[in-house]
Amino acid sequence: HWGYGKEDGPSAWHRQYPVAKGNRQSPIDIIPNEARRDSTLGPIFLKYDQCRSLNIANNGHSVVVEFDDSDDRSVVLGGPLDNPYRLKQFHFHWGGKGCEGSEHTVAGVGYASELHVVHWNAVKYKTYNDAAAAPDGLAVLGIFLELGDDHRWLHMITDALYMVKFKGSATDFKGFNPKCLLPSSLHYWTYLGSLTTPPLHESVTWIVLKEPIVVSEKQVSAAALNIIHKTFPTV
Ligand SMILES: CC(=O)NCCCCOc1ccc(NC(=O)Nc2ccc(S(N)(=O)=O)cc2)cc1
Ligand SMILES: [Zn+2]
Repeated sequence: HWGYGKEDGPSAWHRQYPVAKGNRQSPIDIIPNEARRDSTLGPIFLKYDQCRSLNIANNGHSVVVEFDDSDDRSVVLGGPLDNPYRLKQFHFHWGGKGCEGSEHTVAGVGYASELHVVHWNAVKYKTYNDAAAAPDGLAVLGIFLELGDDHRWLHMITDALYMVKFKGSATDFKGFNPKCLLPSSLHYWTYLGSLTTPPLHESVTWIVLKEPIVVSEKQVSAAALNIIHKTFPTV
């Protein structure tokens, strides 16, 4: 199986997932000075008020919060998107103790962590799996986490980590609205890319927010990270 070790890490993924050598692979280094301003792009809108979170799970690579995506109750629209994309799940890419966990970088600079909010094009595709394999199938919102003061809502996630210590475990996680994890500005960079981990499908319209959210070292603390590390020896 794939991981982040020497033998099973990103440089080896191409053996089982040849698309790793594709021409729209993510993550990338975003260079603001080279980013083109596209005047045809409007703002993005996040309609999460009716969202229904279901559970929080440990899939062996990250901790994922899944949503009820059986209707268009929660969607992202606008920006580069031609139609609404349905909220499916969100997850984090944590760092190790003190090392940068973000996947995207900005002018070569990494962040402590990165939150991905995954949405799929339910207008054009019948299932998430079909959308995840289509060039316009997914829209993932990327939000950087930088270290500073406590984030007033992140504790709801990190407190739940103890319930999903082991790979394959899941627990109920109702009533969580990802709106509380957004920064104040929705200004963004956007590009056509891919899933950042296997199966690496080139199906993602990336929308990376310029403004990071602030979380404390304690919150992404040794405890949380140990949980992640202890159960994900490959991270
Ligand atoms: C049409 C077709 O082929 N159908 C039969 C496919 C069956 C299985 O389909 C699938 C479809 C998708 C997956 N996994 C993911 O979506 N993972 C994922 C990885 C990285 C991110 S990130 N970090 O946000 O970029 C987000 C999601 C697994 C099986
Ligand atoms: Zn991700």
